[in-house]
Amino acid sequence: MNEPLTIAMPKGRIFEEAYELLIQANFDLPETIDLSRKLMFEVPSENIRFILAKPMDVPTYVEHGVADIGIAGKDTLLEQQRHVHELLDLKISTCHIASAGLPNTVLDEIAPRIATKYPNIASAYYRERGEQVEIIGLNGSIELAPMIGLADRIVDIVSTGQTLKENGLVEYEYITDVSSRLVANPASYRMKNERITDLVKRLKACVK
Ligand SMILES: Nc1ncnc2c1ncn2[C@@H]1O[C@H](COP(=O)(O)OP(=O)(O)OP(=O)(O)O)[C@@H](O)[C@H]1O
Ligand SMILES: O=P(O)(O)OC[C@H]1O[C@H](OP(=O)(O)OP(=O)(O)O)[C@H](O)[C@@H]1O
Repeated sequence: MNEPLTIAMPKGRIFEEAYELLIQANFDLPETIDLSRKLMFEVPSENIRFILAKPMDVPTYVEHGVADIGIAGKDTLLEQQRHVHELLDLKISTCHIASAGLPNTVLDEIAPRIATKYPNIASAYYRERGEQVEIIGLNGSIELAPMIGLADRIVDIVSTGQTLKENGLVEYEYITDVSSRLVANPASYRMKNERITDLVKRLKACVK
C-alpha cells in the first residue's frame, strides 16, 4: 500500500466542522473521535493519518512536510506566512479580524498601543495606513486589554460580536475576512497530486 496521506487537523472550534465536511465528502471515517488525549490516529480503510495540532501550529506541520495537507484559519495563514499552497476555501469557522476599543475614543497620534494575538497582521495593517503603533502581544482574553488600560485598541477575531459587547467594547475597523482553508505542502502536492486533487474535488462539492 502507498504511504498514508497525513492531514493536520486543528483541535478546537474548527475541528468538528472540518471533520464533518470530510464525512460529507464520503470519506469513510469514524463518527466520533476522542480528542481529549490522542494526538494522532489512522484510518486504514482510507489510508489517511490525522494529526491533531494547535490551530496556530497547523501551517508549521504542513510547511515542514510532516503533514501533507492541513486545515487552518485564514487568520493563522496571514499571521504565520508559512510556505504552503492554499488549495480551497472551506467556508467554515467564518469570522473577521477587526480593531476594537472603548467607545468614543480617538487614537493618540503618538504610537497608540495595540494589544493582539496577531502581531504580524496588526503591524502590516497599521503600516499600510502609515500609522505608527506599539504592538503588545497577548495569547488570549485580548478584550481585557483596553478595559484595564493595557492598550488603546485590540486587533482580534470577531464572530458574533458578543465578547466585545459583554466587555463594553466597540468595533472600529474591519480588517479582513476569515474562514478555514485547505493547505498543502508544495512537495506533497507534487508527489501525491492524484490523491490531493481527488480530496480537493470531493471537498469542493460539499463547500456551502
Ligand atoms: N469566535 C470565533 N468564531 C469562529 N471562528 C473562530 C472564532 N475564533 C477563532 N476562530 C477561528 O478558529 C480558529 C481556531 O480557534 P480556536 O479558538 O479553536 O483556537 P485558538 O484560540 O487558537 O486555540 P487555543 O484556544 O487552544 O489557544 C482561529 O484561527 C480562527 O480561524
Ligand atoms: O465575536 P464572538 O463570537 O464573541 O467571538 C470572538 C471571540 O472568540 C475568540 O476568542 P476565544 O474564544 O478563542 O478565546 P481566547 O482567544 O480569548 O482564548 C476571539 O479571540 C474573541 O475573543
